[in-house]
Amino acid sequence: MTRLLDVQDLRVEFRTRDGIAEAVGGVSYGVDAGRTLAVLGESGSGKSVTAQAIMGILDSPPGRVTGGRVLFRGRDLLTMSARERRRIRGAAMAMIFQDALSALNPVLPVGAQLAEMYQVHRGMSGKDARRRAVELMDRVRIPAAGQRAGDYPHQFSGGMRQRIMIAMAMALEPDLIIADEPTTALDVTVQAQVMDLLAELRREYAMGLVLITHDLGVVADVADTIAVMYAGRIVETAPVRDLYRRPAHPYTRGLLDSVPRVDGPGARRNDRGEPAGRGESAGRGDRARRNRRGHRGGRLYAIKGAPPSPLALPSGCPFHPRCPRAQEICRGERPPLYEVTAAAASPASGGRTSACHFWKDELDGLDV
Ligand SMILES: Nc1ncnc2c1ncn2[C@@H]1O[C@H](COP(=O)(O)OP(=O)(O)OP(=O)(O)O)[C@@H](O)[C@H]1O
Repeated sequence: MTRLLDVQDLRVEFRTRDGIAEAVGGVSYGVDAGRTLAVLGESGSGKSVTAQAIMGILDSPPGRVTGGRVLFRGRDLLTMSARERRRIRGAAMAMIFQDALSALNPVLPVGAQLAEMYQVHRGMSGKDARRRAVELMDRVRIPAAGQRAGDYPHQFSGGMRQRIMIAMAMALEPDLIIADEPTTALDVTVQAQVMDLLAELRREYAMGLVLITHDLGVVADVADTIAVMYAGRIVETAPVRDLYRRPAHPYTRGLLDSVPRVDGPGARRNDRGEPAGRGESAGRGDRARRNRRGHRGGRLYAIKGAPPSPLALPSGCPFHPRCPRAQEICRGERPPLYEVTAAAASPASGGRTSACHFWKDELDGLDV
């Protein structure tokens, strides 16, 4: 079956005053219709740049795609004409950004912005387009949508604005939505509502969803598979439950251990052996509680050090300077993406992979 989105060995670099920054160093991931892929990683790991390259909105120059393929329904977006690509981007793919206030036009009422989508792309009359805009606002649960269509973006709360962004992205019923940190700027209760709305629309319209986030707490309930990024590369991909239960990369374990949990402040690093709560899908309330708990400040594990600069990536495995498991081979040899489980065993995710020389030890929870 042809995948909806199939990114293969994508490479992006930036020419900067200090040299060439390898922001994306060979990323492969994909998503099928009706499924959600969460792309997880710390700030600067290349999540957004990968998304921008997929959407064709890379800041270029200084950015440049230097290799790879971005297959959308089997066709490579990187080699098609600019016109064709724009057409696909307008109707079949849409993106939701973190900051709705700067993504929306500040001087146009939101109803008019939505209506414009229908007029420009569907050739609707002004009256029909305005009616559809209100229907859509209602669909994303903006209270009193008919009255609020005349309001400007700054007149809405952060959560409501993000719903309008979702409505903009949904207007043309795209096959694929890429949401880049859609809830980061919102408080936790509103975060959960917006995530639930996205998940509901994804199901209803059988869209593929790529959800970019640095927050493991928000993905457990909505994602089918997770791709973990570090220093411009994928370090692990897995179905969400498998990854929560038994990570196959020390970086993923570090991320999991730094998430506050319902049954205590995050698991300590050497807390091996299936701690309760991990891997179990938490409900909305649990998620909010978990996050609040973290803010109150139990002792949570934090991965030591900071991610490397893309201008000066470490030799071998880019994670080795921060990795508790690192050995000589990690300093000298960059690990390939090992196949942890073949695609046949896990067809929805395209298999499990890990870019760690010691993925078996990690998977088995062996002590360092
Ligand atoms: N316009 C640019 N010029 C130079 N470097 C850039 C530019 N845009 C991004 N980069 C670099 O590319 C790397 C990846 O950035 P990216 O924004 O994709 O990270 P991210 O994982 O999405 O993090 P965040 O969550 O903070 O957005 C970073 O090191 C960043 O400094």
